[in-house]
Amino acid sequence: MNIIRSARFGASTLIPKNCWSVVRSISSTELTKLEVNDKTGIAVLTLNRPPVNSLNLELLTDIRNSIKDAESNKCRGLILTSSSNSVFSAGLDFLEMYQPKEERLKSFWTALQSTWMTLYGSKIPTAAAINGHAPAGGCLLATSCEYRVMLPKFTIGLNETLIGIVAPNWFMNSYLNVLPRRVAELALTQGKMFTTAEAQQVGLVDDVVNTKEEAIAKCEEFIGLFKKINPYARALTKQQFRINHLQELEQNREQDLQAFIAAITNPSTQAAMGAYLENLKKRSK
Ligand SMILES: CCCCC/C=C\C/C=C\CC/C=C/CC(=O)SCCNC(=O)CCNC(=O)[C@H](O)C(C)(C)COP(=O)(O)OP(=O)(O)OC[C@H]1O[C@@H](n2cnc3c(N)ncnc32)[C@H](O)[C@@H]1OP(=O)(O)O
Repeated sequence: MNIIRSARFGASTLIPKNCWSVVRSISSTELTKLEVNDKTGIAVLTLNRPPVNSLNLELLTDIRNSIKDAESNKCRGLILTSSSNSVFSAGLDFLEMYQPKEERLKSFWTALQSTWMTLYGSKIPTAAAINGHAPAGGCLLATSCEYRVMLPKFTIGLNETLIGIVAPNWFMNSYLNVLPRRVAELALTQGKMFTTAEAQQVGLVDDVVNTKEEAIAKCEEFIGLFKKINPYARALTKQQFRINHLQELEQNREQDLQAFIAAITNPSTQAAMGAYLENLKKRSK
């Protein structure tokens, strides 16, 4: 058995799963866990930032590092999922954007840009096992993957307009890569959160299953479709589909950062976000 070593983790840990496969931890932090199934070569990246996997600077950085680890370890595919039973990811951490410090705000947005480019442009097949709610940035992660399977009774969508903010172009492009233009425009302008059933109906998710295990199995099945396909040809084909969106952000990173800072620090945005956060806190009491 080949032992994969990770720059971030040192010697790999072996975790027997069943008699046919061995799950090996490639890298692990407090916020993420990256494990590869030795038999299939497919890696599972579990987001683990309780209570809701809100994406702060550290979690975004760990996600990006994990994707790179999966790629450098030559994994055959990558599945994103959550350690929570009810939330895939609550999107960007409001605490990074509400009453922010400028330097931290810049690092935060720059990390989000990098993470998105790494995931959206990844050479290996990517899939999301959406085992909980996936609003805004959570939906961005899922739609950046090539395949999505979701558990019933949760919600997913880009709800930015509900919070009084505007989804940047690249959020919209990830949506448009999955949804018909008319559906995407209507959903974005309304800040619509789709139920699992609605998401499947419009094509925002590809499949619906009842358990996380089934969701991972569906993702493995999807990634298995490429078993006999030359990985180089596959990666270049994927890249051709996505290159315009990736270049658009790459070439306008600084402008995008400045637009974000201007939008977020605008007093009316701060007031709207403050009210939204207050409401969230009240609801959770
Ligand atoms: C034309 C030019 C355009 C230029 C554009 C340029 C820039 C654009 C500017 C800005 C774009 C910024 C983009 C932002 C995208 C985002 O991702 S914003 C985040 C949106 N997320 C949400 O709206 C989700 C809010 N959360 C929920 O709805 C629920 O929490 C949940 C996910 C459905 C889970 O519900 P559940 O009941 O299980 O949990 P609670 O609600 O009780 O929450 C527990 C706990 O967690 C806190 N919390 C929830 N979400 C967040 C969050 N996103 N960030 C931080 N904290 C969060 C919640 O407040 C509770 O805290 P507690 O009360 O202290 O326990």
